[in-house]
Amino acid sequence: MTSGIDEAAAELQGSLFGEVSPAIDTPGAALARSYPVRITVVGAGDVGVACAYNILTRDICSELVLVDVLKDKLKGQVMDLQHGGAFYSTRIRAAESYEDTAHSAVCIITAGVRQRPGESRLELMDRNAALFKGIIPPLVQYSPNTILLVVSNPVDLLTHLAWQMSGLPRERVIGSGTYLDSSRFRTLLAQRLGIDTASVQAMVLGEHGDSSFVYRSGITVGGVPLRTCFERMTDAASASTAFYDLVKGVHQQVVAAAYEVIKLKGYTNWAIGSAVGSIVTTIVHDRRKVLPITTHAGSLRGLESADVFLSLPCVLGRNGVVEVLQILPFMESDEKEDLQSSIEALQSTPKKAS
Ligand SMILES: NC(=O)C1=CN([C@@H]2O[C@H](COP(=O)(O)OP(=O)(O)OC[C@H]3O[C@@H](n4cnc5c(N)ncnc54)[C@H](O)[C@@H]3O)[C@@H](O)[C@H]2O)C=CC1
Ligand SMILES: CC(=O)C(=O)O
Repeated sequence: MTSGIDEAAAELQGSLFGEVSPAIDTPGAALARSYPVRITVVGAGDVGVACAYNILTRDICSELVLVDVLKDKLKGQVMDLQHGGAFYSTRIRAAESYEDTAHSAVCIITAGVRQRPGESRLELMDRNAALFKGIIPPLVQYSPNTILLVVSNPVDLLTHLAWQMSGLPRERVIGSGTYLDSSRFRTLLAQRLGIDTASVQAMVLGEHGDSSFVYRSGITVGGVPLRTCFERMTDAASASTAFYDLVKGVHQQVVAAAYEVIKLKGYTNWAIGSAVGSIVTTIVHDRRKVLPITTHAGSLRGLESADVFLSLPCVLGRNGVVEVLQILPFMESDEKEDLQSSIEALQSTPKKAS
């Protein structure tokens, strides 16, 4: 009886995640774990401090190091965070040089320019790619076993660039990707249904940007597939239209969300800070949660030759991306077309640092 269950679980694991490889662990990664957990945030602007603050409140590391080229601003941000020392146990430091970031378990990159009202994320590429040349090599020099978590925009293209510059294995270079968009989608749908966001499961995938798309087949409300729900309510043709209209309408709000907030307050920071806190906790605690984050598309069976980074459902743990959920066989043909459009949007933007 038990072996039947074991066999079924093993078969399912193989089907969902491909050939299950043992967790990749190098002697260097094991050594890094013998140090107290240090996390580095590069860029102490609005996004950097929102990430730092969220991490502090989670009590997941012994030391948080902030890096910025503007020394007075860095000092001010660090002092302000330190003054809350009675309320968290993490030591907070301003780095004087990259040497101070050595042996970081995770390095989060939030440095760079942000969108002006109406500007797209992809338009930031040249300016932020140039900055990465001075950030990625020294970070990896002092933390050769780190996980690089890119947040600066355009996050998918910059994650690709960070991977190329770092020389790290691809499972150790990730981006926050559409984890934020997925939270926005779940929140907006839950609001419409008058229920708690935790009861809505859904993933936005692809580019963190205008070509993102919803994995429609995977939306569930309280465990009930949303599409099936519509099918039970009415005839097949009306159900399909109503389902698409609802998902499309909410997704349009998601795509517009950052533009709207930037128009209102100049930047977005609190929601991405929460997403980054959740990603870092998943890594540090080796939680192996399935999260929609930026990874190399080549990990997906059927997309092996696609040299592009974009958001896919990843199993995330202490060594980075442990597996990618093999989602293609579960996608409808229009969802596969959406994925292809997102790949093309990213591939048509030059990604080399100037
Ligand atoms: N992936 C996502 O979901 C999101 C990404 N972002 C992106 O995050 C980035 C940062 O946004 P904000 O914090 O609002 O901007 P900000 O202007 O408040 O902060 C950027 C910081 O980076 C610093 N910096 C610039 N060059 C640096 C270098 N070479 N080394 C170290 N620090 C450096 C600046 O001095 C500044 O303090 C932008 O690219 C923005 O588009 C913002 C929100 C969400
Ligand atoms: C700015 C940005 O990427 C966001 O808030 O989604």
